Amino acid sequence: MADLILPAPAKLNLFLHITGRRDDGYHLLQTLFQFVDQADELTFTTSRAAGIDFTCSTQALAGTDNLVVRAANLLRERYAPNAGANIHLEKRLPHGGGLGGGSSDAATTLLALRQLWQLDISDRQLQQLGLQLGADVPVFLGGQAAFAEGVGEQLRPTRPPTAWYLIVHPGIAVATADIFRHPDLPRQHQPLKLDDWNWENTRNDCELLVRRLYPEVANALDWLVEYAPARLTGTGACIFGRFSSQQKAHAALQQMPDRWTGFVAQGINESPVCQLLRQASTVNLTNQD
Ligand SMILES: C[C@@](CO)(OP(=O)(O)O)[C@H](O)COP(=O)(O)OP(=O)(O)OC[C@H]1O[C@@H](n2ccc(N)nc2=O)[C@H](O)[C@@H]1O
Ligand SMILES: Nc1ncnc2c1ncn2[C@@H]1O[C@H](COP(=O)(O)OP(=O)(O)O)[C@@H](O)[C@H]1O
Repeated sequence: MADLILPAPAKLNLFLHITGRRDDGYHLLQTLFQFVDQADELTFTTSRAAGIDFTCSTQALAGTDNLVVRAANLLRERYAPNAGANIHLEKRLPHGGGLGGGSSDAATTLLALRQLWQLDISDRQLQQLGLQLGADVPVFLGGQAAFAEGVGEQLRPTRPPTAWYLIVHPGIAVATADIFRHPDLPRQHQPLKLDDWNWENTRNDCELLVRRLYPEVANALDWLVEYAPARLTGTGACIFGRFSSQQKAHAALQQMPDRWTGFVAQGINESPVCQLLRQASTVNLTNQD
């Protein structure tokens, strides 16, 4: 029987400004992360045999380079060399689209295995491990919508409006590394006083370049903006429109051209993962009484 079944929610970058570049080539960002109520699902079962046995509903992601396996092995190497687990990933989010699904899967894995393997590791230590896997992992570990600076690791929780979103995948993949290394990417956005952010005084600094390099993203944005304020998330290729109600978002989805895929989701300011883990630990403690 499974020990734990947990979601791994998607994120949106409600805005994304590039304010500079570090000596190692990584870019300094100011961004606002909000989660949405659509998620992958992970099932964890501890095993007596040391090591990770991993399965995934999407065959292309079933290898050992999956961020789930990398997260689990990083935790084992550092803190629990003899521990073992069977993990299944039910992949529901589009991958490689700026929704952070892989980072979220990694964060859920670190949180779940810390609890199941009863490891005495602080949140801070877990954050440091997470950052080695990807710049988006820390916000998923923290579990709260947040402004992020640095490369995404300096987090300040905040509570942006929980709008409804129509998230559209224009059916092509954008390579994050290609965007960040492109000479035409703007890199000198004046730092914003984060509390002063609103939709109008922010943007996604990758958007103009991604529009130019990937015309289908431009087509999708030009279509969506007829229904709602719309923007790229991360480096794309997904875009999102911001709606005042679920009905309006669904009405736009009905009109979406067939060649794209889309779904409606609500913004949430707390990831469900931490709360579910607390509940699971209470149940376990009660069962041990
Ligand atoms: C842009 C953001 C915004 O949330 O989201 P996504 O589009 O990936 O969701 C993230 O910062 C993505 O961070 P992360 O997920 O770690 O990026 P990766 O795919 O590992 O990075 C690929 C490459 O992009 C460059 N890169 C990435 C992040 C960053 N702040 N500066 C960079 O220069 C690096 O060259 C890196 O090797
Ligand atoms: N569990 C995973 N889910 C999705 N992608 C993964 C996963 N593990 C590794 N990857 C790789 O990471 C890349 C980025 O995935 P994802 O986090 O979904 O997108 P993004 O970083 O654009 O938000 C994918 O193209 C895929 O090759």
